[in-house]
Amino acid sequence: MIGSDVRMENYRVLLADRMSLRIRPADVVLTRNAIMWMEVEKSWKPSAGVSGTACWRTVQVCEIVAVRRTEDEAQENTQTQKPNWRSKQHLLQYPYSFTVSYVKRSGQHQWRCSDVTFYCADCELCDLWIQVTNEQLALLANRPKSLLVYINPYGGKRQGKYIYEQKVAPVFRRAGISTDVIVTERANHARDHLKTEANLDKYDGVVCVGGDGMFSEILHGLVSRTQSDHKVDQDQPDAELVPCSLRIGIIPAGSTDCICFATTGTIDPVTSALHIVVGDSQPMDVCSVHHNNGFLRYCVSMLGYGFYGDMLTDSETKRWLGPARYDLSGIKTFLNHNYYEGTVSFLPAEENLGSPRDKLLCRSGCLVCQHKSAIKDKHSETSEEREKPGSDSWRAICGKFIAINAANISCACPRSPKGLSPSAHLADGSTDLILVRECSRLDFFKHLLRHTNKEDQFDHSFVEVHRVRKFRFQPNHDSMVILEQDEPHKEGGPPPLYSSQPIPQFNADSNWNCDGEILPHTAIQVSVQCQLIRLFARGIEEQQQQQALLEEPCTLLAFNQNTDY
Ligand SMILES: CCCCCCCCCCCCC/C=C/[C@@H](O)[C@H](CO)NC(=O)CCCCCCCCCCCCCCC
Ligand SMILES: Nc1ncnc2c1ncn2[C@@H]1O[C@H](COP(=O)(O)OP(=O)(O)OP(=O)(O)O)[C@@H](O)[C@H]1O
Ligand SMILES: [Ca+2]
Repeated sequence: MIGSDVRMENYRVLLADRMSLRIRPADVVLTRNAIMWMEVEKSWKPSAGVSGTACWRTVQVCEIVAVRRTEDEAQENTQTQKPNWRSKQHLLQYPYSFTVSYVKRSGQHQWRCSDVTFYCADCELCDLWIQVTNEQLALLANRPKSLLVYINPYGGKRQGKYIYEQKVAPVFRRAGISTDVIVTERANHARDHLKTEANLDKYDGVVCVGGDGMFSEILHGLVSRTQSDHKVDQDQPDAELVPCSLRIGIIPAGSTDCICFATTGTIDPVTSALHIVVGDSQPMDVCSVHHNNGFLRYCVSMLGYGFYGDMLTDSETKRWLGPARYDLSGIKTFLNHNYYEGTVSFLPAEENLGSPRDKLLCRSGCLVCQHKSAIKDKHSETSEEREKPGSDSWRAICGKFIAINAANISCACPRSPKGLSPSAHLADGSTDLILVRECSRLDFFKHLLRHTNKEDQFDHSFVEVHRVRKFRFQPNHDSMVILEQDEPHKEGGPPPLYSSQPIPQFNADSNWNCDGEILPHTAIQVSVQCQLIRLFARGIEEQQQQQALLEEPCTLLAFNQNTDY
């Protein structure tokens, strides 16, 4: 029975009805890929009274969280829920039980951990089911067993610790995942620990509890550590970076949580925990940002100059306001209506990557990203030549801009459900460069409004968008005046990347907002590093994909009220 093609079937196992604790016989089948059992869906019609439809429920083995003995739980339930006499009799007759915890989709991309309990009369049979199901789970090699978790207690609404302890840790415990948890004590604690101290051999992944800023710390720690372990010099803009072997999980507890939203379709800690448990893997592009051939930062979501740079600079003085700081600073920045002069030059992406204006959304199993993954290693000398700045392939645009945004992913988030560039891809090796030229306040308002609705945000004469592999920005410095700068940056020393000093205020330059952090330079070179990292995620599931997996039951037989089951 337990051969290579595992199939346990035709056992009449009792199924507990969680609400009424009525117990009824049910067929349960375990195959190599799925566990299936028959359930009864009840309905009531005035003409026919209560009727029921028996149907098969199916859970893929890869979406089972855990399986365990449940006698104790069942006894507790019996005491608290006062079962009817028939249930009591059944429990005496079928005292052995096991519970399967599994992923249940509850709409809007949210996942929940649901339980189903099976009862039987035979202790050995019960143990056999647990053993075989566990053997099936053990074959799933991509599931993490040990995780390093960093919690930012001050991100978003300061709920990080509570969210982890109450909602996430119980799911990890149930799945038998061991964790080492570090609550950060200062900004960059997680980054520095990952970069130099952490013994990463012990872990199958790193989890951050916080917002995009906290994710950025983990990203910098892991990518820098990987490069230094492989002796790759990050300061070289053309260096071939080594992809990180550990996956990153994001438990959303920040203000924007755009990376979590754009990779799972929701910002829900339990959903994220379950994506980690089942061992999902989503490759992601990372932009490397340099200034004068010196490394500045990595970016995964948005690089924004002008509107989003000014908004962020202003919001940093209002951190105490929590997520609302962005709205207040957004309105203030909108009213200021500044524009900035400069030259943007860029290397367009290959045509087969589509265009930011097509309607091909990046969804779970995206073919564009998969194709990129397949051809990633075939980088030829001719393409290297083509990529050098100054070659014919590069284009330059000079002008006055209200905003220059590079959306590496859609940047969808609750504030903007489709994001800044709805068709951007997570792992195609390109970023969508959106140039918003000088325009009236009303026109800019119309453009911003389109971040929040279904209209084409690029369908304005003052907006243009390009899918690019690299770009550079050079501000027009002629009219630059520095209003305030505490300490000039010392030549030869490291740039003040994570400075706690006040950000210099220019009246002719904006700042770059890089995943929610302010860059210390305005002239930058950006290069997309294709699929440099992997997240515990699978991309946003299509509505149809979700529907198919919402355990759509298939009807087998119908019964009426009097049927004894
Ligand atoms: C007319 C309504 C316009 C609403 C426009 C909403 C646009 C929302 C676009 C969100 C794009 C998120 C991109 C991701 C950026 C993250 O890497 C970064 C780090 O977390 N977050 C931010 O920079 C934080 C970004 C937060 C942006 C909030 C901007 C709010 C703007 C409000 C402007 C109102 C004008 C109304 C005038 C009467
Ligand atoms: N213990 C700590 N004390 C102070 N700052 C911290 C600590 N741990 C992390 N940080 C910093 O807090 C900043 C913000 O954190 P986080 O991203 O979690 O929340 P957020 O800014 O509210 O959300 P979002 O980035 O989604 O807008 C990060 O840049 C991170 O470096
Ligand atoms: Ca991309």
